[in-house]
Amino acid sequence: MKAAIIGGGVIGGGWAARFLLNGWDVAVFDPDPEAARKIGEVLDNARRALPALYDRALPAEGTLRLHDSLAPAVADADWVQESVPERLELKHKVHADISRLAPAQAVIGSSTSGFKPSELTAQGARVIVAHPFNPVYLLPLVELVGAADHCARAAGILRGVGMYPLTLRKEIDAHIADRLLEAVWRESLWLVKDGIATTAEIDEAIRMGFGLRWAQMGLFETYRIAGGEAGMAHFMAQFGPALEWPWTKLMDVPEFTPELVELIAGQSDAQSGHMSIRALERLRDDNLVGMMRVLKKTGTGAGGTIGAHETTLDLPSDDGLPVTVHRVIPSGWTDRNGRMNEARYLEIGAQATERFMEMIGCDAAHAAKGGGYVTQEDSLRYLAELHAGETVRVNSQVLLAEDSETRLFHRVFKADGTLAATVDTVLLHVDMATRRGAPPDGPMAARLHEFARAHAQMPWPEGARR
Ligand SMILES: NC(=O)C1=CN([C@@H]2O[C@H](COP(=O)(O)OP(=O)(O)OC[C@H]3O[C@@H](n4cnc5c(N)ncnc54)[C@H](O)[C@@H]3O)[C@@H](O)[C@H]2O)C=CC1
Ligand SMILES: C[N+](C)(C)CC(=O)CC(=O)[O-]
Repeated sequence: MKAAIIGGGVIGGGWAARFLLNGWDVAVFDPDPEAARKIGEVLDNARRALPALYDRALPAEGTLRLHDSLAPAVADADWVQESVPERLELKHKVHADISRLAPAQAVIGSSTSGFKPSELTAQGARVIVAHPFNPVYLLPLVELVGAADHCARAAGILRGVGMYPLTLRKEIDAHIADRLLEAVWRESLWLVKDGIATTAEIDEAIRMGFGLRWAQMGLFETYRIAGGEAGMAHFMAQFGPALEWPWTKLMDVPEFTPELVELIAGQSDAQSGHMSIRALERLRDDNLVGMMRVLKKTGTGAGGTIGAHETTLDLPSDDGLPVTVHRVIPSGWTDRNGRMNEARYLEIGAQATERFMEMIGCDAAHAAKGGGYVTQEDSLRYLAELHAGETVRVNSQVLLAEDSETRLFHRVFKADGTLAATVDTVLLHVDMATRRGAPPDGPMAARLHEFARAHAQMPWPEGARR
């Protein structure tokens, strides 16, 4: 699959990274002589962040090509994404060219933050709004607006690269999310202009409180809880009158004077000027990855999207042994010397055990029936250093499956085939009601013994105790 990215700035660079890291080939056209450097820097950040969201490796990265005109970039493209500056006459010109040169069946999306599809297509272009959020390689949301069949095709493709398409029921200036952001932005400009708060104080007001809530429950679910046991109706009765009070200025926009720009930019420099934009991006990405990984555990919000995408990522196969882990080491897993922390070796072993259990059918349904495995012993050998960004693969051999006891031997390999660790795990199948050992039975036992019989033909692994 090929994506053509027209305009490779902040957003185009993010789109390029999103498609590339999901295995697509990417062609970029941007007349800026600095475009290759800028996209390279965005890609470096994306490579350390996006794979860290997943406990399975993403597909092998596609190829990136930069072109010096639009025609070769869009040739044979399955998706064309325009991300040129937010000026309608420029978008019209670029979309006239794209509509003429791109394949008829290609999805054509515009990253526009605010123009409606009817404005973009006014001169006959074939384009829908596909509005993403920065950083495009990490945040799942894409607002889709425009022709229903075009949006439906776009939605399927976006899900395939781990994104969350939200198709608008009707077009409106600035879609959904930017209308909300614009309201907060306007109020914030007033608060700074009127000397009520600094940029740093406003950021604290967001990130110490409601910003944390919004990532997991949004606005309406959060306020439903705020209504107490009586829920939303009570919340509205209590806070409805505030709509009449002078709580917002909204349509009353502060004049965009050079003084206001200087005031805001000066306070922003004082707040964050000690860090480069790229370093701020890395801090933002690490925090986003951490938060989204937590949300993945409960399947909430963006975590649900990532979890669903993860199940579509295939595990490779190994000669005769099941591959139980295939993943990239996240940057948060390393110590101050940049090596993977010792506890994470065990975590990889535990992930391998977990996956093996899923393979034999020891899953949530089995737990609901009162059965499950507990680990009795782990023997871990550290054989090679592992570093952030490396891909590891684990295969698992059944050494024993007798009565209630099962023994698994996990080999952790680096991408070049070097053995990095082995984890020898002894497990006991228990009846959760009695908390005592109880042999597995039924189809689960059959699958386990099938593995055990096949693996018994293989050599005893070096390093495994007899
Ligand atoms: N920056 C943001 O937070 C977000 C921006 N957007 C939207 O994405 C679009 C792009 O915005 P940014 O990436 O922020 O702007 P940007 O200024 O970072 O990048 C725009 C790029 O387009 C290139 N360009 C200019 N004319 C071109 C042409 N004729 N053909 C190809 N490339 C051309 C420029 O050289 C530049 O690299 C806008 O429509 C904006 O509203 C959407 C979501 C978030
Ligand atoms: C400020 N902005 C209008 C360009 C913001 C967006 O369009 C989305 C985002 O990433 O915040």
